[in-house]
Amino acid sequence: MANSRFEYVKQFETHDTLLPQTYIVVRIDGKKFHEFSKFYDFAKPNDERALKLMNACAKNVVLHYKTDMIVAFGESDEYSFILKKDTTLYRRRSEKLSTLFVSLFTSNYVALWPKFFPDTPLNHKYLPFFDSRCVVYPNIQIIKDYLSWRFVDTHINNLYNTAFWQLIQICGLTAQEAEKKLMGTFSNDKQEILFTECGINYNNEPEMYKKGSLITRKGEILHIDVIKQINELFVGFE
Ligand SMILES: Nc1nc2c(ncn2[C@@H]2O[C@H](COP(=O)(O)OP(=O)(O)OP(=O)(O)O)[C@@H](O)[C@H]2O)c(=O)[nH]1
Ligand SMILES: [Mg+2]
Repeated sequence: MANSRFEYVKQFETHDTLLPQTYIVVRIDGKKFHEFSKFYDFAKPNDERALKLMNACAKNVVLHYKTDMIVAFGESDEYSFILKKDTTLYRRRSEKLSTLFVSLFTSNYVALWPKFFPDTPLNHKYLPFFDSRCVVYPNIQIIKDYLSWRFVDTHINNLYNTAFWQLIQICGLTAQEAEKKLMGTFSNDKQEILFTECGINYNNEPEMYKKGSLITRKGEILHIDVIKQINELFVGFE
């Protein structure tokens, strides 16, 4: 590019390079998916088509960046991509990583939508968009705890949402009544309420709903107990 007297403006650009030798997580999250899921009439609390669409998009992101990836994990409208600590992808520039991951994910979401929602075209007034951030974690224990945190969050949210919606859909409670019934309950209580009041054994709920989705760098989509397998998942990446 020819030099011009305007070129000095480049000095105002800053680059945020992430710390070397730290695990990078790129986490994306659907913007206003509460509204988005209502507009497209997602099943409550889990819409199998929507979750499988998220998984398909994430799988394509994982495969695109497989040499830099350890594993990805997703639930609801979010996905976390965990990169190797020695990755030099985009010279570890935070903005590059976060914008490229989220735009690749979003373009996949739009492109693959008709495959998962063949009878519901996307409406230009309600298009999917996602936020994204990069966070670095300094050691193997903390990155394992990060993944465990997302896994436990999946379990807690799903148990609550399943109990809440079944009390409404099966027992005919109002949202307020369901909320009151679940207030202050522990995990066991919720499972008991689901069993005795709704006739549902939580253990028999689909694995994808209970455990979230984990994608290996080879692109396999698994629904496993992340906490039990946390050490195996990071073998070779310490
Ligand atoms: N019915 C239904 N809703 C879902 C499903 N997956 C995600 N959602 C919706 O997406 C929301 C995701 O939570 P948040 O990310 O906290 O909510 P949000 O509306 O996206 O808000 P922001 O991320 O802050 O923009 C849930 O609260 C649900 O309303 C699904 O499978 N079925
Ligand atoms: Mg969201």
